[in-house]
Amino acid sequence: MSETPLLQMTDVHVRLSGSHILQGVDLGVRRGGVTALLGRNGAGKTTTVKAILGLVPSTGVVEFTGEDGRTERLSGRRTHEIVRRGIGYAPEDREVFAGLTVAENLTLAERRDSAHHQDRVFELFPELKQRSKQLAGTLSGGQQQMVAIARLLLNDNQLLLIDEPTKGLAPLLVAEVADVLARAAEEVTILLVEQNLTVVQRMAHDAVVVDQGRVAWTGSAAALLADTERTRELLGVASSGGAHAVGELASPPGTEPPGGMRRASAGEAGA
Ligand SMILES: Nc1ncnc2c1ncn2[C@@H]1O[C@H](COP(=O)(O)OP(=O)(O)OP(=O)(O)O)[C@@H](O)[C@H]1O
Repeated sequence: MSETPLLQMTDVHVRLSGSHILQGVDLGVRRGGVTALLGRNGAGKTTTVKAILGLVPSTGVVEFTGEDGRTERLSGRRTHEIVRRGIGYAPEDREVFAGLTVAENLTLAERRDSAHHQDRVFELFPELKQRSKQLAGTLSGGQQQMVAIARLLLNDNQLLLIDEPTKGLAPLLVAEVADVLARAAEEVTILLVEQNLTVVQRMAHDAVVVDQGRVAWTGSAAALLADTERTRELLGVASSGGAHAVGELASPPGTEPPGGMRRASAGEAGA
């Protein structure tokens, strides 16, 4: 694994509608596996992802060091140029085309400047091959998320930015999406915004916690999740075993969250 991070953000600020949303974000995403981007509701996670993609105006530096070893500044570039560098984005609301079939959704996602890996995608997600003629709008939430992630793997991407893929899904579907993410993570580096700490525990090797527009903590995901006090302090969350979402359990500072969070071992959370 290379020492240079795949993605590096330095002193990134975002101001929107007169509010100072990101206040000097510094973070690195190392090559390979999953880095989790965590934080309470409204902390600035989605804005961080959008700043990487040039979807919101920002100041500061975002650098990307691709497989070719070339470090390029993404800040100041237009979104289509950033995406072309090999960065895929699955937004929070999935945005599959409900009236199109699975196969049509995939075809539509093929970037002209990239090789296409339809066979590999169907190998990773045989369910999609079986359902290739089904309208995407009739798929379950978990299957729609699978389409959203498969679209990103279709092209030659080096980094996937995936925003809350398990949001609003029933526990069984959360597990399904976690499987999909695990398969995707074998292919490509993922920066994952995720409120469900069980999913984080399963997939992420690194974690970055954003709080009030700044990075409040960065390090091993396993170490963070093993530190009940710190997790409570940073995320306002506690859990007692199954799947838990930061958002669901988030409590205002100073209030006692329910239960005690399950401790993760380094092995459990390894990518
Ligand atoms: N276009 C905008 N104009 C003004 N404020 C905004 C805008 N977009 C986001 N914000 C504010 O910026 C803050 C960070 O929002 P962001 O969506 O990045 O948080 P988040 O950590 O992803 O939250 P969640 O977990 O709830 O999705 C919030 O207080 C939000 O209300």
